[in-house]
Amino acid sequence: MKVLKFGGTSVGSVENMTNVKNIINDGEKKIVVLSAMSGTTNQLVAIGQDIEAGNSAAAVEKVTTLHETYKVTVDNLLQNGDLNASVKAYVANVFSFLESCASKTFCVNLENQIVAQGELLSTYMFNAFLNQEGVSSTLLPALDFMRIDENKEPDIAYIKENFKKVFEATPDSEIYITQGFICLDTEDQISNLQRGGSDYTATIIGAAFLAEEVQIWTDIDGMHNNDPRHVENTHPISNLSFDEAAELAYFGAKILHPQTVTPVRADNIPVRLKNTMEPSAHGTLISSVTAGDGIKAIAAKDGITAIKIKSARMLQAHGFLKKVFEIFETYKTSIDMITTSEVAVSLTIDDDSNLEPILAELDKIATIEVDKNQSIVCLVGHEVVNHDDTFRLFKILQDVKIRMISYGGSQNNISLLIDSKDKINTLQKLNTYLFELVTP
Ligand SMILES: Nc1ncnc2c1ncn2[C@@H]1O[C@H](COP(=O)(O)OP(=O)(O)O)[C@@H](O)[C@H]1O
Ligand SMILES: N[C@@H](CC(=O)OP(=O)(O)O)C(=O)O
Repeated sequence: MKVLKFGGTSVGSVENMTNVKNIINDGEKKIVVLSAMSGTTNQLVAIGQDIEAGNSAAAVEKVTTLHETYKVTVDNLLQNGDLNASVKAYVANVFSFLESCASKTFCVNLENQIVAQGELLSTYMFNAFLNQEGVSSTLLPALDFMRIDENKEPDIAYIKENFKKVFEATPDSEIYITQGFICLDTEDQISNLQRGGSDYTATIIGAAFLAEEVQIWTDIDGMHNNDPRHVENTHPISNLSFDEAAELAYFGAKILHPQTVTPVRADNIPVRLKNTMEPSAHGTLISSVTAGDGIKAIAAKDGITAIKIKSARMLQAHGFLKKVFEIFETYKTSIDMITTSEVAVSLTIDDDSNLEPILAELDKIATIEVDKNQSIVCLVGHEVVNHDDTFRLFKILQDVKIRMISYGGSQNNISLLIDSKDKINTLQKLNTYLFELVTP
């Protein structure tokens, strides 16, 4: 059995929901994971922000506007009178809950309940649509089986056991619809797998019952060799290894949640990226097979903070780096890139929520310089470090100021740290030097 995940755009309009219905209605039993309709999660996050800022009038206004768009969608989607009425009643219930949130005190639990409504809405509506179209489907509530542990990692044993229970309770269905992104935490409160987390839901479920394949259906024909939002002349990559896909996802290729391949790689479950609007396109197959050496793709991750730690104590001394790493460990902050010289070490973090106490500790042992608004540009491909054409990368030095380079840490990844304002220019130049010019 396969797991098919459809993202926000794929369920973002009646036309696209019809495409999804046609893709899944092939007589095979399958699990279908849905995201919220595109734009909804952003609106729900904005409603939470209004509540946090104490602006309940603005929150109510956003709730009302969003409700209006849902009423129109339900009318366009469901012509069957009974289904239309029952779905409208469900939708009205969700929006009256959201309105009631506007006058509550903000807390993370409240925010999580608010953002969870997007997936609850899309799955309820889509399941009713399938029923209207005569397709046999069952809604499996993700909150009955999807749970994260105290480290916010999926609780695989719990998920396996509970997924089996809910799945086996309705053995005769052909299509099982469930919500991506949302889950419970250890206190049984609603939580989520972070933005873009529906991809992760799909591979967690795929791993839970050893699916034959996980398919991620989106609005583009697979993983491209560069960010198509910023660079012209990108092209889809037909095959990626788990390692290559994991690096690209972690370093910012938005098409995949950073953790997408983690649950499935050990069991060698392939992940196929497909285009809902063009189902016949090959897309990208992510598997244990490595196809070819050299640079395959470039991705960029924003919101990086660089910290330079300079100390004469480093000179011919040992143990300094240990002290530095312990400080980051204490504040549960992971380090992405690192470069060293005899008297200084530069490193990057993508989570600066504990930056102040980290800097206060570092300040006791060294002189510190901090640069915010940095981006990591990451070049990925099997044996990229050893490939003959990789030298072309260094032509970039004539165009952009590079703050750090990580080369050789892994055979499959070269990372550059640049100021975020140079990101688009860097991605474009790298595209030209690495993929477009035949001779350097
Ligand atoms: N390297 C890349 N390859 C393909 N798409 C990319 C890449 N980098 C960024 N994207 C963007 O990712 C988008 C798809 O991801 P996302 O918006 O999360 O889709 P969905 O809503 O279907 O989950 C594409 O429309 C594209 O603009
Ligand atoms: N709706 C969530 C989860 C998700 O995965 O969305 P999408 O598949 O549209 O990226 C979000 O917007 O983050």
